[in-house]
Amino acid sequence: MDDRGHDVAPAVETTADEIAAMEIRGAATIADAAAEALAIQAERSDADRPDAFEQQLRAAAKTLYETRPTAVSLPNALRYVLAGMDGDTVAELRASIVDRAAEFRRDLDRAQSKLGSVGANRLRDGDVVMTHCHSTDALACLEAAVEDGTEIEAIVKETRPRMQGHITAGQLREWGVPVTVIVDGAARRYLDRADHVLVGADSIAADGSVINKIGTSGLAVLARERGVPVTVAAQTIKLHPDTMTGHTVEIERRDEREVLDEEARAAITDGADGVDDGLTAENPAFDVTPPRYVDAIVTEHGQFPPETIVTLMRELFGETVDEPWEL
Ligand SMILES: O=C(COP(=O)(O)O)[C@H](O)[C@H](O)COP(=O)(O)O
Repeated sequence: MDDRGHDVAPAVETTADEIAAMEIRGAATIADAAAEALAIQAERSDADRPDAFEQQLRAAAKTLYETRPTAVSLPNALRYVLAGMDGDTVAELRASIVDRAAEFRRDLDRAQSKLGSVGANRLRDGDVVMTHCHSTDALACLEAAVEDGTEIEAIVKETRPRMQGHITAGQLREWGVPVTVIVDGAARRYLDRADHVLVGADSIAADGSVINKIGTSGLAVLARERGVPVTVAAQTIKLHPDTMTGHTVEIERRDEREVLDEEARAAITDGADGVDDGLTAENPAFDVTPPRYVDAIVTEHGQFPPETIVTLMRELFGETVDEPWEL
């Protein structure tokens, strides 16, 4: 039950909790889980009238939407699935949502593998690629390169505070790619050995700015200084339609304990049990990389200089501004 009394399936609440707690994380994976959750809501709905069914679906979408604010793939997924809700009876509405969610998830997979082949074309034998965080879109490019027989190596930034670099390292090792893990602060030193920086995106704004894990913008500036090209791998589900009308992208601020846990706080305050009003930590989860530091955005429709991405955005989204549950 949401706070307006609509029945939201417990499985939807669980997915929402898992997204908020980052057990489900990464923009594409979040979108996939949200579409699946809407299908589950449709399947399990006990609504006996079409209007009650529709209200439940919108309430479920809102519950999912309110989990994390930065990855636009989440509202884009919800909007896409809800836009397919069609029919005069509960049975018809249910079938339309289940089909639309399945179609969305299939397309997401296809887009990622298409994008992978486009990105792999940027890589040559012997190339060393520096990564930040864990992006399934970026990894799709590396996987396609490995499948093509291209010999690559990776320098993987560990990505404080949640260490998603370890997930990236694990995946690359599974594919046999030699990996060197570095602390985030070592990026500049290791850029001397890198031929590419390859990252994903949570959102891409109409001006070509890339919103991705905190640390991406600093890495991109350093890469420009070192003459290393920066590639952003991002399916078009990462394009943020609201930025076409001047909206900015909200940057999630997470719990300061991810940066400074109780133990570290107690050590700093030396026995004062961590209580010290003058000691704070800040934990923005994402940052904005201006388009001038990005060489190419690789999508399932090909690669684009960041400044031209708005054309693709208009083509795909028109002038979408409604919230997903207001459709
Ligand atoms: O910044 C992150 C993940 O942040 P978090 O771990 O906080 O969710 C990833 O680079 C993008 O979401 C793209 O991922 P993908 O390419 O898999 O969509």
